[in-house]
Amino acid sequence: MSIQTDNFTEQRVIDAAPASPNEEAIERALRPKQLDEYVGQAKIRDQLEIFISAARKRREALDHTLLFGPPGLGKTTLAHIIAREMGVNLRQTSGPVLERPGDLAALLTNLEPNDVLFIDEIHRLSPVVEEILYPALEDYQIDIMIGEGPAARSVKLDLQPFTLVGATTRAGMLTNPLRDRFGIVARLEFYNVEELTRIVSRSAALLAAPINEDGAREVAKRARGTPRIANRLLRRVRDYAEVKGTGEITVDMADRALKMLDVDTVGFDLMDRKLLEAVLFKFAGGPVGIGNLAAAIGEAADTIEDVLEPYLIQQGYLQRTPRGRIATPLAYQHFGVSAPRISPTGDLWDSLPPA
Ligand SMILES: Nc1ncnc2c1ncn2[C@@H]1O[C@H](COP(=O)(O)OP(=O)(O)OP(=O)(O)O)[C@@H](O)[C@H]1O
Ligand SMILES: [Mg+2]
Repeated sequence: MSIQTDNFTEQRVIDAAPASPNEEAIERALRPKQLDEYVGQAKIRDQLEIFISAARKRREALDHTLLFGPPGLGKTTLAHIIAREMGVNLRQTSGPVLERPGDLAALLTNLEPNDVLFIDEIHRLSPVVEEILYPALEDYQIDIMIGEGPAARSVKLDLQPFTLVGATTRAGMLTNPLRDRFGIVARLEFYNVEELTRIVSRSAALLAAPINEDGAREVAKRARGTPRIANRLLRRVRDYAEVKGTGEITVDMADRALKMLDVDTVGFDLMDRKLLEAVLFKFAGGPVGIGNLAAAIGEAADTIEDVLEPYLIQQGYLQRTPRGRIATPLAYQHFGVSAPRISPTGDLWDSLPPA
């Protein structure tokens, strides 16, 4: 996603999607490789630890696992960790890449016992491909058609036992039969400041960038609860500290660098502010439907729902109601205006003082 400013287009510095192949390479280098290096998501980690060690003891494949949550929270990272902890290979593909049933059949028949097949963006699998997947998941078998026309016949092939790890930003878009076939379903949550501080410190060490605890915390506070953004902000702040200072990343350096990047004190960038301002001032606090909001800020409805809104909702700036999005008193406060006494849905609000 990019934003149009006066005379140039730039990548949102807090976009949760990877910016470029170059950034993906850096991400790989910073990616934790074992479960005990994976920061946060304590519940998921505890569960996986037990399920993985049980499966290993029985020399069986781990149950099929669905990972869902907003971009940049560590789904791909976790899929790789699962394969590594199971001591098996990981084969990676994604929903939109698997166009024909044969594409999936080729992958499935090449798996070794207990391997992990990782399908990213699994909500975008085509229905014909999904059909092949069901018997594969349930009985480790596939039915494929050989030949064409009247001579065509269906052949059953046995597969090795394997684990499907599916990742999606949209669990709601999965079909029920597919969702029901996952034995383990893990919903990734936004990270708190403590956890992100640990991630920033760890990444800084790997990048050999000098940083103190307070500097790491400042970057963490402004990373929208997202490790990918934390790592990106860290790299930008490091550049700033090298050019404008001694290289040491302090609170002051972090603050100045992030101001320059238009990332505010709670981690919102231009796009977040544009969205909240539209709800507050163009639509009088809401409720406003997703289509109108998308048109008002010139952003795709999908991007608003997958990337922008989840954090604003989790932090309590925005609410989804059956009639549309509404801004909360916290949103009014963030922009220094007082909230109305009565909410758009008719509840009485304890007004917060303007910030
Ligand atoms: N729990 C974690 N601990 C430390 N670093 C993490 C953690 N989770 C993610 N990261 C870092 O954040 C980066 C992004 O994570 P990842 O690519 O796994 O996200 P994702 O959920 O797959 O995103 P997308 O939805 O865009 O595919 C990784 O390179 C990794 O360095
Ligand atoms: Mg991913």
